[in-house]
Amino acid sequence: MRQPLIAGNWKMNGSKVVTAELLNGIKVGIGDVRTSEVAVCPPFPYLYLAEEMLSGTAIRYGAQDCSREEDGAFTGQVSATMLRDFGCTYAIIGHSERRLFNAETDAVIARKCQMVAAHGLTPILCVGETLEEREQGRTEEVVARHLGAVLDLPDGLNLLAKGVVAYEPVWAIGTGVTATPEQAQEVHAFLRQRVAEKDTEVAAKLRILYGGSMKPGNALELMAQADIDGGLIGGAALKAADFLAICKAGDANA
Ligand SMILES: O=C(CO)COP(=O)(O)O
Repeated sequence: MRQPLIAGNWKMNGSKVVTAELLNGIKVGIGDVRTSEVAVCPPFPYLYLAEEMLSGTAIRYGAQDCSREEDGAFTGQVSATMLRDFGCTYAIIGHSERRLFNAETDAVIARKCQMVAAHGLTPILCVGETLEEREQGRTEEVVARHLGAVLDLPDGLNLLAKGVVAYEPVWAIGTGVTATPEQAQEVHAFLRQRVAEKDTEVAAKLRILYGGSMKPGNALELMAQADIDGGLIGGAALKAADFLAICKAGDANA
């Protein structure tokens, strides 16, 4: 069975004080979470706080992006080696906000996945269609392209064997509109099938998270779907109680 993963993507929110409070709230409440793996992804400057406060706990942490370059003259970028240095387990790669606001292409995203995996980090590869693409009936085409950018690499299967995929329909992110469990399941099953066409074992083990307005009120039914193995949580991850409630919903479906 696949262990549920509940990961908080804190995006560009918080301060030293707020981040420490949130980390503490999750750390104190985590005792009630039995089965789900729990991870948080604060902004880069606060990774040191995650390292300070979460080391020695079962809570993992990661970054929201990573440079595709090893090191050198890349002003403003943060390398996989640096993320390792701060004890990160995960790096979210190819979030739709980075595709949109930072013009990240599939090729760049694929390279970033290779880079983080080469440094022992687990990439969380985000895929998902816009509302327009869904309305045009192009959902499968778009998510197949996003997934294919990694899956079709010479080392693609190996990367997915080590990685996590997150299906995040762009129209559901931060909008309060969640994909129905059936809509999400359909895409998750499609993604798993694409991997299974290359390797059934990798497909069976691959964790595919759902992201997009997941909250305590809908987490249980989303994660009850056969191919939904957890969540990548935005807004609801900024409140410890809500985030922990989603983690417990993951337990219930483990
Ligand atoms: O983008 C997301 C997680 O990466 C989802 O954000 P929301 O949960 O705020 O919709």
